[in-house]
Amino acid sequence: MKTLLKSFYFAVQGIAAAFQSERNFRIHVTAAIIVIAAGLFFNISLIEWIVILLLIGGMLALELVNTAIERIADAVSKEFHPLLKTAKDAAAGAVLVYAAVSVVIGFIIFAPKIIEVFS
Ligand SMILES: Nc1ncnc2c1ncn2[C@@H]1O[C@H](COP(=O)(O)OP(=O)(O)OP(=O)(O)O)[C@@H](O)[C@H]1O
Repeated sequence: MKTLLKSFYFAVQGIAAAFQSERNFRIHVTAAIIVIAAGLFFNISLIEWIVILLLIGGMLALELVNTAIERIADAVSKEFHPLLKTAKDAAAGAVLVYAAVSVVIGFIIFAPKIIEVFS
């Protein structure tokens, strides 16, 4: 039980450290808060909430993994290495793919509701 609590504590420490050091992580948290506020404002359906929460959780989790890969790469070497470049670029690419898909899905969910409000 003590080990489980410790693991949880270290995981929370990891999230807090990423929040403090990673500008992109803070941007994603801010975007998540805005999307949740929009969801409440437009009274989105249960299935839409599930999709939105999966996207938000996935995005934040992926950003944390990206941070982990960046830190490991920096620990391996600060010198230029083509494999470190590939690793960092691939991790950044994963975040970009997920962010782009999230924006498209967000548009599909919210665009009709925004149009309805302004028409
Ligand atoms: N040691 C290295 N060897 C080769 N290329 C590197 C190395 N470190 C960084 N790069 C290249 O520079 C890019 C930016 O690296 P950096 O570590 O600044 O990541 P970042 O995404 O800007 O990090 P952060 O989100 O913390 O600002 C990487 O995507 C990679 O292409």
